[in-house]
Amino acid sequence: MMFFVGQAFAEWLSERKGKPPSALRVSIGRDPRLSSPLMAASLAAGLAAAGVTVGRFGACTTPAMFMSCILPGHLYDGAVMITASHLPVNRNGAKFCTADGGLEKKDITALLVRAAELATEAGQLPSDRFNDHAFVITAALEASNELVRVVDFLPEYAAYLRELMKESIAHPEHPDAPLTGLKIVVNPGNGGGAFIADQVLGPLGADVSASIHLEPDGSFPNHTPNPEDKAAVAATRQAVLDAGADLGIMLDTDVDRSGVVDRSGNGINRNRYIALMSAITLRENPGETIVTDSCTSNGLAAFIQQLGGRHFRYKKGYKNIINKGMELNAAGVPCPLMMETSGHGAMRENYFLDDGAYGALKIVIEAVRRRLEGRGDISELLAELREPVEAMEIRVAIKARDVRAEGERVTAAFKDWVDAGCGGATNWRLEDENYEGWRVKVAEEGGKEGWLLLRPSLHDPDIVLNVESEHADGMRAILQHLLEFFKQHPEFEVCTGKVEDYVYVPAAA
Ligand SMILES: O=P(O)(O)OC[C@H]1O[C@H](O)[C@H](O)[C@@H](O)[C@@H]1O
Repeated sequence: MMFFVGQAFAEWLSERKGKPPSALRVSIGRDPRLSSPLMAASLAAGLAAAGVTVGRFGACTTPAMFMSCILPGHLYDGAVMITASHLPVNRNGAKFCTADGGLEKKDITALLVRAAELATEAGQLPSDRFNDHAFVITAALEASNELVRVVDFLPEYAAYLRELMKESIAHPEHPDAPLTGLKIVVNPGNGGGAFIADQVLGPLGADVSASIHLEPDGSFPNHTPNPEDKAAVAATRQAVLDAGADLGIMLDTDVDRSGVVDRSGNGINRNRYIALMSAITLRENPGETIVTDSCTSNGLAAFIQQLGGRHFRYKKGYKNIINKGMELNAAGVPCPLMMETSGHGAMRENYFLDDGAYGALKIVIEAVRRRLEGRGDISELLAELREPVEAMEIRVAIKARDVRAEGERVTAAFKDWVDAGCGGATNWRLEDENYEGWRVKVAEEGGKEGWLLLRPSLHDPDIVLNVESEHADGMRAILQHLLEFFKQHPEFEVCTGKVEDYVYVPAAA
């Protein structure tokens, strides 16, 4: 199928850029998953068969692929990253972008529909992988060497990041090695991010010798490369503490998500990471708006306000928040940072690019800055952040045939239940602004506040429930009461277990 996706992308790009395929250049990179090289080869063959010149980058990252459309000397018309990001090894996919950013959902849908048509025209079932491989081999043999070139792009991208760091830090004593004296643990989780240690931080003077899981290994033998993953945080924390490092950096497979660990081993991901990035960004852009996803904490909203900023709690999905941030900026509401609890973050100053590496490097810059000013650890910036005592996410499979419709039905019924008085819970009140699903504020003892959000998953056949409480055992009370709603709706097959059956995820990472 990737072969035809390549052909369909050639057509799409040709129309978008107003150039014939023979005048187009597309770069392809991949993550270390076992299926990635074959998918990349298949895509390259499809593009080349359409007459497009292809730059094969080998192991790369998603932000780097975007930069291949931006950096002078490259300026590819389009770029594709073969990756399933933080998802398990048996899943894979492709992320497409141009210099304008990632493709929109409607464009990707059109591309897939066209690829299926092309496959059918060629006498293949779109799902027939074996035939696809035969096509790839045939097409690869037929493709002119002129069209598919191997390009070693990562060193150039790393050089670009090093220059950015040097410029931003402008170290008074050693401008070319501004990270001298800093010990940083990088944990790319055997994904594609090791170059941050070897090619960016190390050459700038940092001691990165205690870094872990650097070798790309698509079976992810240590833990899922995902800064939200508890095992990833635990491994990074251990490495930071063992080495007495100043900072730990966690990256996902394709480096568009990140998180950090402070000097004392505290994991800074999810709300804390957004808070840390907000503190830095709002100092540089006072009073501006930070866009986040829908399941950020009450404490984060209060923290952003305390910093003099404005918080726009929008939807899940990094593309959703980036588009909202761009829209706000265009409408005259300055918005420098769009960030998800997943660790995806985009900044206006960085092409609105969903870029985990850039976020982590901003934290490194902040650490150097604080050191130069004789201040303490970066975590001091979070001193005023109010944290939930308990937090969890439950994902319940929707068993209906039409998953989308059922998801909408459940959330609509939930809204009706809330409007009808939440089954008598006088301390439950619908959040003023809701952009997806329904979020309810729960007044807790002592002026504290919990909340819950019920929404259909963006991509999975699940209903997602997030709950936070500022009280010990408050979450259990919220869940017990929510069960009343599901008991009233036995027709929903989404929630079959007891509260006790669900996994408990404590708030502290
Ligand atoms: O709706 P969910 O199932 O929670 O998935 C939402 C997530 O989907 C993908 O992983 C996107 O990359 C994330 O930006 C988004 O947060």
